[in-house]
Amino acid sequence: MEIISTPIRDLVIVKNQIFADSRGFFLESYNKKRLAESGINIDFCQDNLSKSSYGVVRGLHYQLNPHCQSKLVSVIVGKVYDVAVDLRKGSPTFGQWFGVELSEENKLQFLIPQGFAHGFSVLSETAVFSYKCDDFYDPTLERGIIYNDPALNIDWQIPLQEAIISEKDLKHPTLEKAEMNFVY
Ligand SMILES: Cc1cn([C@H]2C[C@H](O)[C@@H](COP(=O)(O)OP(=O)(O)O[C@H]3O[C@H](C)C(=O)[C@H](O)[C@H]3O)O2)c(=O)[nH]c1=O
Repeated sequence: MEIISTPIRDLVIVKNQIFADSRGFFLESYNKKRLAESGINIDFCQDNLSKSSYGVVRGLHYQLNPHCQSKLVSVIVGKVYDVAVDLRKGSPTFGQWFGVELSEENKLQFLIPQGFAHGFSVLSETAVFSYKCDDFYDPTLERGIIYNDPALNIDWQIPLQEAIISEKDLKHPTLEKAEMNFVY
């Protein structure tokens, strides 16, 4: 397993060892010990799975403390552009975002620490998205930032006029107005 750093501290890409043979492939999609050997100690407690069509944008979402979530995200089918935004007060990269293409082909994973907003756009006909969280869903603490916040200027890699977005996601505030309680 290789941990690939990004321009945002603690936000990393995980490249797992792939065992390919005439049957297909095998990889360990999560290994607590291997992550710990790279200094990543996270106790995941909930797995989520979602399927989306081309042009869907889900996000930008996060949960407030005391139940904020780290996420280890993977794409099982298709291709997405996955984005994380640093919301940690005092972070030198506060308000900065980083995106990475995750796909069935590249089998990369994205490890998003607590204190980040998360979202993705679907680049393939459909995408099956699977991710681990280190705290349980708490709708009372769920918050969001509008996907097209001009202050973030995220390039979702799709024509936004065709984006498919939930009514809930269309109502999120901008970063400037969002409620957050994360400290770097
Ligand atoms: C997240 C979640 C949702 N739900 C229920 C609540 C709704 O009735 C339904 C759909 O939820 P939502 O529209 O928030 O699903 P997504 O838009 O995929 O939200 C997720 O997408 C972005 C990319 C994330 O990073 C978050 O983990 C998560 O917010 O599932 C649950 O029962 N448990 C859960 O953990």
